[in-house]
Amino acid sequence: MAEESQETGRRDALPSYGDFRDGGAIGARPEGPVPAVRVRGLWKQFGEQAAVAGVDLDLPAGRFIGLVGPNGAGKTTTLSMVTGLLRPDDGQVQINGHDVWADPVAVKSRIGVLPEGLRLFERLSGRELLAYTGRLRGLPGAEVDKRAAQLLDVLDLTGSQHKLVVDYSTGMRKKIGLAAALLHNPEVLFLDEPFEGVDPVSAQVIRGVLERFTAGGGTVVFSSHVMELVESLCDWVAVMAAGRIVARGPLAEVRGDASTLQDAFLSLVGADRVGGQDLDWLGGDSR
Ligand SMILES: Nc1ncnc2c1ncn2[C@@H]1O[C@H](COP(=O)(O)OP(=O)(O)OP(=O)(O)O)[C@@H](O)[C@H]1O
Repeated sequence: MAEESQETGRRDALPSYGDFRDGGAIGARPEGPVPAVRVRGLWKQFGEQAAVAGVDLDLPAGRFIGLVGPNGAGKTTTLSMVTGLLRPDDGQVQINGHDVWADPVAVKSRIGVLPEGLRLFERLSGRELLAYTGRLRGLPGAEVDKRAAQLLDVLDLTGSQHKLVVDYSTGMRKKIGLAAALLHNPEVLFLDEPFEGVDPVSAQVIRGVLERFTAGGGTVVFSSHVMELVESLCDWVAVMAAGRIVARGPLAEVRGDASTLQDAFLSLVGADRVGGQDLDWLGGDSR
């Protein structure tokens, strides 16, 4: 994917991966451009289990970033803490230089979030939900109307805009959730499994909207299990396993010599063995 500097708008102007490499305490004077997301020592314990076990991560601005990992790796817990929805046991997070916990208003005005298990105001229509979200964000009514109409149109929801959200399908819920997350034109958009339950046509529509967003200098951070999708959409990836980041960087760098991101991923998370050896009773003559 082409690289474009947020500041200059010039393609090719982004610094290389080396300039973003993690390092230094969060309060240390940053070298080079401020990352869109800077995470240091992030930790979350549930009982005996460390769901997130000391994550350090810098996510470069203006990129389409995939956060991937097997089930239970800690992706949702990490995204919840990064977006201020879950308080970490330890560690710090900054969004474009603003501390998520010390400066929540500055952070929340700069981010859009489509969380897992999206909870929406079910008894509002899609249109009302956007109007409400826009006013909560402090946007003028006329601007909310304009943006809502455009988003509903692009996301193919105009015909369903007066339907109650409770009657929306899974894919329609994702799309109205995305519209609500985009309405205030955030700098960084966090999406937890945005394509889950979304048909190929709607997925293509969502994809177009996200590409438009990054082309305008926005940063997208999304989690997914679908490697083909991550490979085709993202130019930067972070791989999580057992609460830790096991690889990060531009897609080609993380893929390395593997032929696909899927192969690289399986090898990175130690899942490249053929499973099922112990299920010799399954199928065959043992019925
Ligand atoms: N509220 C909670 N209470 C107890 N354990 C939790 C809680 N939330 C998450 N966990 C545990 O933390 C670990 C990480 O969960 P998380 O949902 O962050 O993983 P994930 O990478 O998003 O997984 P998936 O891909 O399956 O959605 C899991 O073992 C999960 O059981």
